[in-house]
Amino acid sequence: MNKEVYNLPDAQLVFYPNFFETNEANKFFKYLEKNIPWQHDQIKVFGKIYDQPRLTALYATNNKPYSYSNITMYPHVFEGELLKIKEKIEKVSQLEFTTCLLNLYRNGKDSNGWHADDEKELGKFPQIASVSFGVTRKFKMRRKDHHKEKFELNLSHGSLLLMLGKTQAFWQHQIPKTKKEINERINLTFRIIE
Ligand SMILES: O=C(O)CCC(=O)C(=O)O
Ligand SMILES: [Fe+2]
Repeated sequence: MNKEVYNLPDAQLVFYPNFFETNEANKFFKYLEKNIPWQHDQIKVFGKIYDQPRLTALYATNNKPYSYSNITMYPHVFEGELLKIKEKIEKVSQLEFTTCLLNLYRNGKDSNGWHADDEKELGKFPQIASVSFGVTRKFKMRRKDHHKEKFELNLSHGSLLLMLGKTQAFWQHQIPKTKKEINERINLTFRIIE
């Protein structure tokens, strides 16, 4: 399996571009698109209410809610194919995840703004595994204290990105909008809520 390691200043990324082979990735994409109870939340940014520019769902091994951008999400219990994906990434990452936030980007207008996954409940140095299915989207990173320091990757169908070490403490990431006419993408970010 191809493995790319990126040691950025205060961030460690490990990327497996073909973690799932194409047939398996196709099967997971179809399953998730159809079976996940996708929800469309509203977020509050500087006091104004907006539709979140993507659909989401939360799964966990416990019943601990997860809060970000003024949203509190309550988890479903891991089951079926999602549990298989979780087990496979736990084996390679040597981590045990409690929680998975799923994102469905319906087209190029859907996006995920600059943020770090650094909520208190994720601990001091959150370790995150991010699985992508569907169309390739650009994943951009920038240092929190120096926005000119940047990095980017294309997150392709069936890929796995591990964001390790101090990544969330020192860097932000985003999925920018694109003007291209593109199809759906599903992303799963596995996290550990202590
Ligand atoms: O869609 C992605 O690749 C990133 C998702 C993300 O950053 C998040 O859900 O926190
Ligand atoms: Fe994130």
